[in-house]
Amino acid sequence: MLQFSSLSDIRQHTEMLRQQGKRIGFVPTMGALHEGHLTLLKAAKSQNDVAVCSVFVNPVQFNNPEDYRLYPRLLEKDAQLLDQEGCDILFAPTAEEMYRQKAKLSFDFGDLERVMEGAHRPGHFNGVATVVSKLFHLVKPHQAYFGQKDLQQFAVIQQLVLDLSFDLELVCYPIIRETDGLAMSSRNRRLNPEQRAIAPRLYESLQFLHDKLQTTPIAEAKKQTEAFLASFSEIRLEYLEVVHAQTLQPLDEVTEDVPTALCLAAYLGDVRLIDNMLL
Ligand SMILES: Nc1ncnc2c1ncn2[C@@H]1O[C@H](COP(=O)(O)OP(=O)(O)OP(=O)(O)O)[C@@H](O)[C@H]1O
Ligand SMILES: CC(C)(CO)[C@@H](O)C(=O)[O-]
Ligand code: BAL
Repeated sequence: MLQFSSLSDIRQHTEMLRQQGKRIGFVPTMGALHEGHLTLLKAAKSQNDVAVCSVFVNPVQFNNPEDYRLYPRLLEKDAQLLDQEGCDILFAPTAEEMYRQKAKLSFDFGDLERVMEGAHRPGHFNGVATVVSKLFHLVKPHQAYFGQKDLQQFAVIQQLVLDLSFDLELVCYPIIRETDGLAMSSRNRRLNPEQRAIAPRLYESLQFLHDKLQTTPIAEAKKQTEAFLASFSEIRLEYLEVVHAQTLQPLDEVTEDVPTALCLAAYLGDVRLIDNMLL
């Protein structure tokens, strides 16, 4: 596996690959890799000539400095895993290298970012759009792979690709879960044993909400699910929403013809986790 940290090196190398007619599959990550990331990598590898993975904990998408400071950083182990999985190129720049020029451009995704993650993490999607745009320019992928776990992020990136005419295909893969249902996430590493034991209740609450919605209006079903979560003192719910799966706007009712997603964010101690379920 080749490893680059300099922007000019990755840019030159992917330029050469393009000239050779190679198809590039790209998986952007923030590292501390798990099976969710590796599933994306396997797909990128099997559907393209060359698989590129980036590992970069992007400072400008963190609204909470402590979350940035404590984000798991395991670059050596990540590189080993990627090599084992047949990744061709790892791009792992430093923050200084990536933001030698402080990014000044700002994005506004309208209603898409005024709900859920956008509403609770001011500046988050601006930071995501900034780094994803830079990465797309540097890596020049034909296909870029993302996870459904960050459902709103995927919608934002779809908008970004449309608005800026990036010539690539976006691919979204389903959520990979631990055997007890907890959505795999790098931040799970920060949970203490008690928090880790309670964490699967988040997915259970989505299943609970899903069941309630079969017979109960949204507001009441949400209330009952919030009460279910409130019975676990370790969990502090930030939001629980029933939304349109593409626009991410809250729905008044669940109907068969409207793609629907159940989304939540919650804290266990100071670790903030998100999860969702498509109906
Ligand atoms: N459990 C999962 N299943 C499928 N894809 C995932 C999963 N977890 C993360 N991804 C995807 O991997 C890509 C990189 O995500 P990222 O590096 O932020 O990992 P993460 O595990 O989501 O970390 P965290 O949520 O703690 O930031 C994103 O497209 C994300 O949606
Ligand atoms: C897309 C991404 C790599 C941008 O930093 C990040 O938001 C993530 O890992 O989902
Ligand atoms: N996986 C989403 C990146 C973030 O939480 O900042």
